[in-house]
Amino acid sequence: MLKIIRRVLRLSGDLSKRIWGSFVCGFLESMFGLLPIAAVFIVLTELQAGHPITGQTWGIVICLIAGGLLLRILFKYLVYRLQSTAGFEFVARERIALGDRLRNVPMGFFHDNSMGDITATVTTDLNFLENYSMHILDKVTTGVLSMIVMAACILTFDWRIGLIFVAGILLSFPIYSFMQRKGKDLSAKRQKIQSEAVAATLEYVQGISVVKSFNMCDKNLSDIEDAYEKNADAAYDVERVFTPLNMTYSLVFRIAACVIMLFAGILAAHGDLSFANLAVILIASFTIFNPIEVMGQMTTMIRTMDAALDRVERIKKAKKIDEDGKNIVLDSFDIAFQHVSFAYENGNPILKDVSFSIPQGSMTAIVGPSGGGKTTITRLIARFWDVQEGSITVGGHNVKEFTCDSLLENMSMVFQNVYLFRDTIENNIKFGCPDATHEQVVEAAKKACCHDFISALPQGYDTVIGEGGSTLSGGEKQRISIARAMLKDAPIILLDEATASVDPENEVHLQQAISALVKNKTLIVIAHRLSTIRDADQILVVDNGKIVEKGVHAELIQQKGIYQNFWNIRQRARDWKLAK
Ligand SMILES: Nc1ncnc2c1ncn2[C@@H]1O[C@H](COP(=O)(O)OP(=O)(O)OP(=O)(O)O)[C@@H](O)[C@H]1O
Repeated sequence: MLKIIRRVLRLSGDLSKRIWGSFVCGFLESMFGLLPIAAVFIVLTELQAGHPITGQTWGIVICLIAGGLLLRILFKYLVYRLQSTAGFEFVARERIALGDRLRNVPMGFFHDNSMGDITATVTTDLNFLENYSMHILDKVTTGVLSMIVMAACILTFDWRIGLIFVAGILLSFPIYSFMQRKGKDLSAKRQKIQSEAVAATLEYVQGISVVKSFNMCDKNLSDIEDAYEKNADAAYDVERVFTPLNMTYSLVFRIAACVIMLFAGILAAHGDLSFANLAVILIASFTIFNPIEVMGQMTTMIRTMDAALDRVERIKKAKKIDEDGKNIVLDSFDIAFQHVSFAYENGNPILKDVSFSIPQGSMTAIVGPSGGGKTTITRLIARFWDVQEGSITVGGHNVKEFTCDSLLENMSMVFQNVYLFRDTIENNIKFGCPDATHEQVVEAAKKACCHDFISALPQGYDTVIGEGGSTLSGGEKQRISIARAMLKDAPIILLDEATASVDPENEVHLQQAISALVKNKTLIVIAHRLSTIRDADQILVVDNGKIVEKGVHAELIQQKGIYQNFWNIRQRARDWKLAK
């Protein structure tokens, strides 16, 4: 428990002062709650001594009661203020740190960790920490401090009553530690099930069009219902286990309070305890265990918080791909693969001892059968993954020497799966180049053959497109992503099936635009279109993770290999006509 407090204080850095402040205020607030009891004690002591209650005594009593109330309100306010500002800022920082880390982890991280886990961490876990972490810590620290201070006070006030108080607390310890252990297991289990429910929801929403097209709504709905039912069962399990435990924990204090009252009564009956002391003990016995009791009720929340912090830290500790990277400014833009071998998963090599070089300002086409490794080559140039063997250099520097930002600054990419953000078309085009003017955006859109369809939209460039570009056609998305690449105007361009979703009429324009875009650039293009391949300075034929043919079109067409075959098939396909 104290470990968790230390952990939050460590993670919160300079905010820890505010958190400490909230602990102190929380403790004082609970202590000021005892001032009315002191007021009662003073009155009773005076009465017992046969003194009249003077105006001065009333003054003290009123000051204690009213002052206690005001101080409680003031310190409660300070607790809320310090807690909420520290809590919100702490979680805001954690969110930024997670975002930053996720941006720079190797793409394999998303393969090894489920999207449900990652999403649940940045949503459910961080929301939990935002809303409850400071409140939980406050209750725990107040509980611990009250326990110590109360024990000292009561022992000083009357050591016999103090011993019963301490005995009550000692008896509660085994139950508390059992609750902690149970809470640890159940919270971890519950969070795992919550992640699965988030993953099921994500999958359902993302795959909704496939689900509908195969008329599998009922089946998929039942999957998601199962996930939610499991989630509800896990929540119920926590309640089922904790309700009796919490009741037993509270019962110990109720019994201890009764023993205190009984014992105080016996002492008073034997004349060993004054009437004033008896009255104070009777009143106090109702409240002295409260902070410790509340601390116990926080057990599941403490454990949930601990598990949430575990998951946040796991992402934060994920190794950045460019941990040792430097900001390198390139003055040449040639690319070379030297004996590169790569596997997404151990034991399943995708590229095997691949070597080639791409001179600056040249065009290289990569062709080959599906699944051969073409896209993988472009991903490795952009260092989305690191190679296991060999090296890839850009401008003479190993890609592992760069920070991701400084490497990617030199590249524009248009991939098969275009992702557009839920934002205006203008901002999507400006994505890689936020300082571009509207005129520059329009110019890039014109070159990428998307100006006409954008202008035809009622909101034009200010049209907000759906998440992932869902409100646009495949071809429109592709053209916007080409406009994005054009605006960035980077010296290295990676095109993967860039014209795949464009109709033949637009393809001609787009090819012209791409020719303008790639002028004097180092271009790597994965294309199935003959026109693109034919003019390439170099064609690499990739099959089963190896470069099996290499050369210009005229050379490769002479060889009786994959390329010639590929060319012949494409030529025949080009000549196909619809039968009348
Ligand atoms: N993220 C990934 N994790 C694991 N395996 C992957 C991943 N991405 C691709 N692969 C596998 O790597 C192999 C090569 O894929 P790649 O996309 O590079 O082929 P490609 O030649 O571009 O294919 P296509 O022409 O069909 O796009 C395939 O067997 C594919 O299943």
